[in-house]
Amino acid sequence: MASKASLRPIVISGPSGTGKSTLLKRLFADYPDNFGFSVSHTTRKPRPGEEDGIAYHFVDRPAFERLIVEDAFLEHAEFSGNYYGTSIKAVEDVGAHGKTCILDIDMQGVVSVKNTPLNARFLFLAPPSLETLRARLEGRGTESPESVKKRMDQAEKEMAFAETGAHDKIIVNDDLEKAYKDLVSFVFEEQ
Ligand SMILES: Nc1ncnc2c1ncn2[C@@H]1O[C@H](COP(=O)(O)OP(=O)(O)OP(=O)(O)O)[C@@H](O)[C@H]1O
Repeated sequence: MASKASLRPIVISGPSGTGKSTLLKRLFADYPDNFGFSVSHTTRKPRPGEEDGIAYHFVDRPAFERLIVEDAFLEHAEFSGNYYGTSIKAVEDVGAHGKTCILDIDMQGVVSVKNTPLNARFLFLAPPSLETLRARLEGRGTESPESVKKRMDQAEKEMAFAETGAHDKIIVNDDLEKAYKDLVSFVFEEQ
């Protein structure tokens, strides 16, 4: 196994419930020095113990809105009255610290990363079938029936998007060990 991961950011996408968090958790545990997540911006107030620049970049609304106007964000959204966003610079900073930035984002995020100079590599994690995906979402025990339905509808769109060839690699997460092995090969692959 090569010891040095490429410093090009890696975008991992795929339907909710395909296993992205499961696989990434294992990757970060096995290779803690090689990979990092970007630090997001937020307008919510820090909770006790949350350090600026580590948990989040904490900014006020005018500052966040200025960054929106400057096109600084790959993606941003408002949840319960607060803005959250991932800036291009936050992704570059991970690389500047010698780690490969991993972005776990949806298809809109994939499109927006493609429109930046980040020169990312794109991985799509697919479920073996939509039936299996539904079973995993239900089995995870975190989703209401409405939420499962919403995620399944979105999953069909994500799968159709993957068929357009937008990604460098598609891994089917059927057998977890096999999918993990494929993930490790992809992330350490020479460019
Ligand atoms: N290969 C696999 N075989 C069986 N079950 C799996 C496999 N991979 C993941 N799972 C299970 O499927 C469920 C969904 O996985 P996970 O939460 O990692 O998905 P996710 O893609 O990160 O979803 P989200 O985008 O909603 O965060 C979890 O309960 C996980 O344990």
